[in-house]
Amino acid sequence: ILHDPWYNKDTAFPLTERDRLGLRGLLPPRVMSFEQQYERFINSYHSLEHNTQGEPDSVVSLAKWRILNRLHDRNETLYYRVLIDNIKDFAPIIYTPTVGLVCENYSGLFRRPRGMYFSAKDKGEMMSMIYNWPAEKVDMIVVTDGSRILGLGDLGVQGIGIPIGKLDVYVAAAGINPQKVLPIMLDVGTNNEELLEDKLYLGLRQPRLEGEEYLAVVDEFMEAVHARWPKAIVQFEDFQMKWAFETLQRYRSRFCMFNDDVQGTAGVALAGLLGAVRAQGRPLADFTKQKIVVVGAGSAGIGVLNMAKHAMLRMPGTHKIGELGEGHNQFWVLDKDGLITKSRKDLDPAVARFARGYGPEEVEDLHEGASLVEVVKKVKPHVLLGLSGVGGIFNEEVLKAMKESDSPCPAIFAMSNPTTKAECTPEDVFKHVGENAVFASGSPFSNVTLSNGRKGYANQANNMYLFPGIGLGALLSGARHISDGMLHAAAEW
Ligand SMILES: NC(=O)C1=CN([C@@H]2O[C@H](COP(=O)(O)OP(=O)(O)OC[C@H]3O[C@@H](n4cnc5c(N)ncnc54)[C@H](O)[C@@H]3O)[C@@H](O)[C@H]2O)C=CC1
Ligand SMILES: CC(=O)C(=O)O
Ligand SMILES: [Mg+2]
Repeated sequence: ILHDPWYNKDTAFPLTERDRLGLRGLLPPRVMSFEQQYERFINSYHSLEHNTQGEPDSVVSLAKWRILNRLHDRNETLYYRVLIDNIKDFAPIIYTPTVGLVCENYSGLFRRPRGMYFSAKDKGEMMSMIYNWPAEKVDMIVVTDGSRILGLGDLGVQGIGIPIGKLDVYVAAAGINPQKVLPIMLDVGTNNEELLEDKLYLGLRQPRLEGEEYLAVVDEFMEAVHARWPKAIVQFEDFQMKWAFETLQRYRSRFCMFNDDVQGTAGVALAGLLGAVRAQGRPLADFTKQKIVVVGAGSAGIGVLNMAKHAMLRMPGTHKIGELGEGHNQFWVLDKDGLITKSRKDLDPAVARFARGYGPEEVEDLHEGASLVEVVKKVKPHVLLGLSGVGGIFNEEVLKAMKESDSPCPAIFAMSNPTTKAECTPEDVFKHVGENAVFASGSPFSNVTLSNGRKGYANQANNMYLFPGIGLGALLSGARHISDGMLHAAAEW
């Protein structure tokens, strides 16, 4: 019991329990209260902060993650209490940005396993393996294949840090029972050469499975989960784009599942886009007139575009769906090759819906592959939204061009994670776009003091503000499926 973080109370076991559980003599004699344990931990945390002053940020963050992780491994009740009470301070440690650093260094940091690992070598075994998990009941699962961890690329098995961090947020923010959550890594190999050559790498040292072989592993995993816990909600997280969309289509009508990067991000971004309309003092129905430049046409960018387009079609004043028509395109989408137009070769159908036509109805004189700065200068968008995974891509020139936006409060959403991948910083935005700008980022930044002494808000636009509610809502309502309507409702309310 002393070594089981679910049940361990450390020095807080009262004498009666020490006797009943055969623990007498296994602990120092003084019985401490939970509050005293809490205080002891917080004091240690503050001493660590004091002792690491002046050290590089990465060293300090990893030290903070280690002290929290050790508590997680020792005493979950205390861990979640400190997390819930201090979520604002600890979210950047257990979640983005530090979780990114943890994933990058996971094989070296590994001490104890957490969650489950299903690998390509476990084919045919998963139905029995799922019963190795000690909890009788599981409500919430977060699964990754490690193929696109934040904006850090393919981190293979090391991506397990993400499901762990996401489920910590479920417990802290939505009150999900920590004994009923399960982080899962599907290790189908990695294409990250550095990891394949790393002797300490803890995952399969083979290239990623592709095609039917890949899907066979995910199918078997989903069947196994469903067989043991038919009502568990499965959140797909940080799958590379092609598998994010394919698995969502494949499983969404059979299982209670959603893809957080595609759907959760879209819900949070839509909430921000609607907020940006309000910030301009305009009625929400004017959302249909907003010009929105989206940089990044991956799983997250396309998810946002789909939901934003659907929201425009449903806006009050747009009396029936379809009134605005498929041709109504308020979006300019760029990927690594610049502006996407209909003349782009081999365009993914999911992206093609948003490609600019540049027929007679389009006024700005832009061409296929136009650069971001050209697009911003010509379009004068109300919103510039980044989901590119490219740090600093909203450079000074781009931000200065946003000054000419048609909005009195141009909105800049630098949503890529972790911090190093953010498209820009709030300082850059308030300096180059103006102090009337609205800023939000995927990873947390500090507020900025503006020239008039007022606060320039560094808001956070991260799916962490949405997925805990979706999971909790689906759980409490006993929903069999997670519909787009639920995500819309979460964004709009
Ligand atoms: N704030 C939030 O809640 C969320 C943030 N994200 C972040 O969004 C980023 C992208 O995620 P995914 O869409 O899943 O990745 P992805 O790999 O599917 O897509 C990335 C997209 O960015 C484009 N891109 C790459 N370089 C570019 C450049 N120089 N200029 C313009 N576009 C460029 C690619 O062509 C691709 O379309 C990641 O950094 C991730 O952390 C993702 C989900 C949620
Ligand atoms: C926040 C998140 O889900 C991501 O960056 O992938
Ligand atoms: Mg994600």
